[in-house]
Amino acid sequence: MQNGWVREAVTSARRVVVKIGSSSLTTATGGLDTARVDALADVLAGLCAEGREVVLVSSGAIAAGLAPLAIPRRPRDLATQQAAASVGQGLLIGRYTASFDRHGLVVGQVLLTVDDVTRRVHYRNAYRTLRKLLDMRAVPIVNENDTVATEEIRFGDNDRLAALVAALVHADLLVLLTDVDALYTGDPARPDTRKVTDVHGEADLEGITLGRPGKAGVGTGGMITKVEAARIATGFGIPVVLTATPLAPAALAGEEVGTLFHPVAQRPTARLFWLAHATSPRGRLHLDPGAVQAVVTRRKSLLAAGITAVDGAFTAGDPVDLVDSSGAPVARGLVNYDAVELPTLLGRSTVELAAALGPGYEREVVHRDDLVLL
Ligand SMILES: Nc1ncnc2c1ncn2[C@@H]1O[C@H](COP(=O)(O)OP(=O)(O)O)[C@@H](O)[C@H]1O
Ligand SMILES: N[C@@H](CCC(=O)OP(=O)(O)O)C(=O)O
Repeated sequence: MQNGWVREAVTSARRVVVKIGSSSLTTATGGLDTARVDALADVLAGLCAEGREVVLVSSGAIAAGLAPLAIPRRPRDLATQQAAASVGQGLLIGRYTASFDRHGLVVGQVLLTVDDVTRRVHYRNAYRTLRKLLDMRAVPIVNENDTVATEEIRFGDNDRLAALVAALVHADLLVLLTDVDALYTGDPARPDTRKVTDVHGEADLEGITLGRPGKAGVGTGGMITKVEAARIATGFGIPVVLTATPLAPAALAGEEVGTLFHPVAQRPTARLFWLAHATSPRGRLHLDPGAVQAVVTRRKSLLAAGITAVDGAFTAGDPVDLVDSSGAPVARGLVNYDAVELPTLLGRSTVELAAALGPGYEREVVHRDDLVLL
């Protein structure tokens, strides 16, 4: 794909999802940095004034809650993080409300869980709310609903959430704002690293060391989750710009600042791409070799006859991994049964099941249209 075309897509992007990390919103001593929130609001208000629609995905709830609760550093345990997020989220939105109000803009708080962006019915609801806010010229401010998320079902960082929100609202561009101006070939604190201006695909990421979160100690994912977010968004055909807040206007004006991740030319079916990248498996189905062959080579639906064991506490409609006899995942799919229903069905043919249990049990365990190979 030509650089010029993608730069043009960046400058003309109408709907933009902007993600900002905790490290860019807090002071060195902890607590919200009002000046930085104001600076971000100024940049985003500028985009709105150009006629662009902006969805902000903002981290910072946990970091903002630390000082009021006299917690000296970012806690590791989930319960304390959730308590901090509960205190901090209100402060964060309060600050945004005041900052955007300086530009006559109204903000709307949208707290999402993993389910809201991965389950079809839920993400339609989330889309409707976001769409409505944009129609009413409000700026949606999205964060993970930290207080109800559990350790297993949680993004933790907001980078991947932002990529999924970008896909959800059919954004033209995703902007990842952090405390470094671009992706570097290694930890930017080291002297021997170089700036990476363009990433066209996996080959451009070879040899790059993706390190831990920065010195502020309030971020979570570091560059690993940002690159993963860029992979998800570009896989949906959405270009991604990674840079620091002060450079955002220049980046959106088409200047060569930050790192531009180019969208992949060949777009996979959105729904299957979603299944492979956006979902976390809620369980595992162990397949016998015949079933692996049927699913992987012959692209057939998975039937109960080919399943030898089941792990996990999923319900019908959940994503599950299909694993071979060594435990390696070969595919992911949306399962048609609850975990508790499956043990009595295993190894039995659909004809036998329909005769014994009724016609409702004739259905596949995972339909081939709901399957993606890993
Ligand atoms: N290859 C790399 N290029 C750029 N930054 C990197 C790289 N590896 C690690 N980092 C670190 O990632 C940090 C940003 O991640 P993080 O602290 O999680 O930010 P945020 O709070 O914005 O999500 C940077 O401050 C930088 O120190
Ligand atoms: N939802 C959390 C996000 C946690 C976090 O630190 O994310 P990030 O700064 O994007 O790496 C919060 O608001 O604190």
